[in-house]
Amino acid sequence: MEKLLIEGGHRLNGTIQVSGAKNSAVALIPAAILANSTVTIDQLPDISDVRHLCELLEEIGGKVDFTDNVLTVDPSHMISMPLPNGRVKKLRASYYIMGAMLGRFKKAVVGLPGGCNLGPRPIDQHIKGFEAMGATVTNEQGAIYLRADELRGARIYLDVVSVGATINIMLAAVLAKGQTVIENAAKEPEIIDVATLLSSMGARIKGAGTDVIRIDGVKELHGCRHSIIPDRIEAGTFMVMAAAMGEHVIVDNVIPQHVESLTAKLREMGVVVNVKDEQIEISRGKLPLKKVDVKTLVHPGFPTDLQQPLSVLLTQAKGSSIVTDTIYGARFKHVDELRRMGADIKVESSSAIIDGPTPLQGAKVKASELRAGAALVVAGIIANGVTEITGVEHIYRGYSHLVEKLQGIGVKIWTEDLEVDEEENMSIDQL
Ligand SMILES: CC(=O)N[C@H]1[C@@H](OP(=O)(O)OP(=O)(O)OC[C@H]2O[C@@H](n3ccc(=O)[nH]c3=O)[C@H](O)[C@@H]2O)O[C@H](CO)[C@@H](O)[C@@H]1O
Ligand SMILES: C=C(OP(=O)(O)O)C(=O)O
Repeated sequence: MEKLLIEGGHRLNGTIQVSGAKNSAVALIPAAILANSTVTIDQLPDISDVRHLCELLEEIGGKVDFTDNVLTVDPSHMISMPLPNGRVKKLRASYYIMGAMLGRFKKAVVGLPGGCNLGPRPIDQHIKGFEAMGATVTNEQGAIYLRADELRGARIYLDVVSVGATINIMLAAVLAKGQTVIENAAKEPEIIDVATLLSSMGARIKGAGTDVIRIDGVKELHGCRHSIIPDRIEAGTFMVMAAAMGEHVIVDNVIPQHVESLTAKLREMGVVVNVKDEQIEISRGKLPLKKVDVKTLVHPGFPTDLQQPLSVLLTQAKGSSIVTDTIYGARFKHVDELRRMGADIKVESSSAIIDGPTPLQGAKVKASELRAGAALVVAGIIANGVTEITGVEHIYRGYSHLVEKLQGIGVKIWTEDLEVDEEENMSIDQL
């Protein structure tokens, strides 16, 4: 196990490359279960969530190769093997194996997923969708058992707008008999990406990216080649770093429309943001940063996954900023660690009140989940002195080659092995 060390306070310059989107990748890979021949996905990020899903597909008999960011999956010999424990708990998106297996085999046993601990993360809307299509779903000792004699299209209104439920229902519906309509569907770009892959496999899907998606079931899906969209959350994290310390940073391989809500907030703060076709250029500017209020919302609103990194930048803005998370009201695990570094932040209900500007000091801190970890990296880049971050396995779930990428724009970042007592602390935390 290793830790990250960052010597902060250095200005950043250069170009940083964005990888393929984690939240697309983790749905595209299970979608391959539905094909009858090889699916190839280009530009997948080299992150632990992707590697765990590849291993899960191998467990059920898939022939999988992941080399140089290209994944090939031959699903022809897969079987509906139960996956009650183990790797399914290492990531959130293992829940997509439920929809894909149910679609192909009409049965599945999959353990309840893991992923970031952001407070309660129910999957009742996924289950409601599967049941509406004729599946029987039971929860037995932490594993979900799904079975259907036949999956039939249904009209499903989501009570909460859910990315996971929208995609999972699409996965189950593409091979179902008849038409499925998902109302109040989520509209995130990753949903369009998954619909694009499924359509290339022969599925009939209309309306992905709007709040009503119509899926006409087909008898069979075939293999195809697909190129994933860039990761808007990774891009946004780099934009925040550049806004904090950038002289002239180019974030490359971005779909600018996907990060519009962040671009708008950075401009409001006084950051210079220049949007090109596939790149975003950022400089900190000479004037002090201005405070802004932020409320996370479903897409195209401000994404919850960027709330924590942006909060760190707000510690450097003049005045009192309020960040409210309407998606995950308890997503503030980064705050205690930021306080150790000198930040002035109070949490009240589902809001963080951030007073600035405050100088940040390097400290020993721990990442408790993925974006809390990303926030600490942003803090380390700003802080005076050296910041040591443990819990890096959370960060590696979503950021590929982070150290090399950040070194490329001038961040003084490196890894060291954990010392024995740090290893012991980490293992106690995992009990
Ligand atoms: C792998 C993946 O893509 N993860 C993303 C996905 O998570 P995930 O798909 O888990 O998040 P959802 O969009 O489903 O959750 C949105 C809200 O709906 C609630 N809810 C969700 C499902 C359900 O059945 N019942 C229910 O009440 C959740 O608790 C949450 O408050 O979208 C989140 C919201 O943009 C992001 O933070 C995650 O990065
Ligand atoms: C919450 C996140 O991931 P997951 O849903 O995979 O836990 C995230 O990507 O910020």
